[in-house]
Amino acid sequence: MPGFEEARRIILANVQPLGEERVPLLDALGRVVSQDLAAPWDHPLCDFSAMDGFAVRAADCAHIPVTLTVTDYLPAGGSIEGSVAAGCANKIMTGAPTPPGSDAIVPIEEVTEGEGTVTVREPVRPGQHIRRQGDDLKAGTVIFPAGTVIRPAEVSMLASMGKAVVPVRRRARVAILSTGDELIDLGQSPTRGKVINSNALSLAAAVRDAGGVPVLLGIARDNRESHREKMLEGLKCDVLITSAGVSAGDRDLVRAVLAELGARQLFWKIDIKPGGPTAFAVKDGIPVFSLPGNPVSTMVTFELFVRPALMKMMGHPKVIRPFVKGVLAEDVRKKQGKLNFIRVRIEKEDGRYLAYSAGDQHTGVLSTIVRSDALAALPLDAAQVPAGTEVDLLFLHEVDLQEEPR
Ligand SMILES: Nc1nc2c(c(=O)[nH]1)N[C@H]1C(S)=C(S)[C@@H](COP(=O)(O)OP(=O)(O)OC[C@H]3O[C@@H](n4cnc5c(N)ncnc54)[C@H](O)[C@@H]3O)O[C@H]1N2
Ligand code: MOO
Repeated sequence: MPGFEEARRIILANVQPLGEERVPLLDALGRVVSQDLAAPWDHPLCDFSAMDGFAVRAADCAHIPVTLTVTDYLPAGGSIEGSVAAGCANKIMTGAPTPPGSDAIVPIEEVTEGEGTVTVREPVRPGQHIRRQGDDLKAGTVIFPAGTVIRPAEVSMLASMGKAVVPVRRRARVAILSTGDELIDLGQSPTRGKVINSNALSLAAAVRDAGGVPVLLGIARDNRESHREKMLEGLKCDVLITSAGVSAGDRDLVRAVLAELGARQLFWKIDIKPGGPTAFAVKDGIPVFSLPGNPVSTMVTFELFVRPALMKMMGHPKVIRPFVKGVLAEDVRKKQGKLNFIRVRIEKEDGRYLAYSAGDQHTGVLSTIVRSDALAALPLDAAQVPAGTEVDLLFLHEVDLQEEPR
C-alpha cells in the first residue's frame, strides 16, 4: 500500500501534458503558454518622454537658467514631426516620441514658460526622463518561454506585443461519475435512505477551480452494465473521476468494472485517512481516479491527488501546493498507522499559524470542512498529538486576508 507521497508520485508519473490550442488573449488567463513566444518588435517601439515637459538639448542647458525658443508641441499620440535645433525646445507630453535633436526632457515643474519661450531653471542631465527603444524587450527575444502561467501582468505584456491569440495547453475535460443506488439528482427531494449526488457538484466545482472543464456523467447504478456504460462515456474525456463504490462493500463495483474495461490499476488503498480506499488506474493513457464516496473523503482526495495531476496535464510547471508549518493549538486523537489529514481552523498569533480542530472529523460531516481553512497532516505513528506540536498545513484557501480598516 503506497503512502501519501508515493501515491502522488505514481499518479504524476502517469499523467502527461495535454495538447495545445490557440485562444483569444483574455481567455488565456490562468492558462499555460505552450510555445516560446518571441517579441515581434522592440518594446518600447521608440524613445519616448516619461514626463510632461520640454524636449531639449542637454548641452544648451549647461548654464542655468537658460531661455530656449519653443518650436513645436508634441502630445502623446499626436504629431511626431518635431525636431529640436540648438537653442530650441519642443513642448512634449508623457508618452510622445522624443524629437530628433533632443537628448533630455525637462519636467514642466522645472521650467518657467514665456511667450514662445521656456526658461530651464534646474540642471539637465543628458538622457534624463527618456525611456529608450527596446529597454523593456528587444525584437526577437523570448517574451515568455513555454510553461509560463498567464496572469494579468502577462496579459499586459502580451497585449503590448500584439498577441491577440495565444497558444496554450488545453484545459482538461474531466468526466465525473457518481456511483450508487442511494443517489438522487440535485433538484429531487430526498427521502429516507436517499442521498443527493453532492459529490458530482463538489468535484465539478473543484475541477473548475483548478482550471479544468467538468463533464457530468450522472449516476451509475449498482450494477455492472450501468457502470460500464457510463465509464465508457467518461473515458472519452481526458480524465475520469469516479466517486464511491471503491471500498469493500458487496456492491463496490468500480474497480472490477474498470478492470473488465482494460484499465491498468496502479494502486488501490493509500496509507492515509481520509481517502484510504482511493484507487488509481490508467486506460489507454486516460487517468482514472476512483475516490471514496464519503463527501469529505472525495474533496480531500481531489485536493491531494487530482488537482496536482490536472495542473500537470494543463501544463503548469509547479503543481504541488506546499505544506506550511503551523502549531496544533489543542490535543488531537487520531488513527494510528495512517497519515491523518484533519480539518482545522486557522488563527494567526505572533506570526504563527495556530491550528484548531474544525470539529467532528467523520468524513460524512460537511459542516467541519465548510468551517475549515486547512488540512493538518498528523504523523503516521502517533495515536494522540499534543497541543504545541508543529504540524504541516495544507491551506484550502487564503487565510491571511484582512478586513477593511475601520
Ligand atoms: N469494511 C469496510 N468498510 C469500509 C471501509 C473499509 O476499508 N472496509 N472503508 C470506509 C471508508 S474509509 C470509506 S471513505 C468508505 C468509502 O466507501 P465507498 O467509496 O465505497 O463509498 P460508498 O460506501 O458507496 O459511500 C460512502 C458514503 O458516501 C455517500 N456517498 C456516496 N456517493 C455520494 C455522492 N455522489 N454524493 C454524496 N454522498 C455520497 C454514501 O451515501 C455513503 O454514505 O467506505 C468505508 N467502509
Ligand atoms: O478514508 Mo474514508 O475516505 O475515511 O472516509
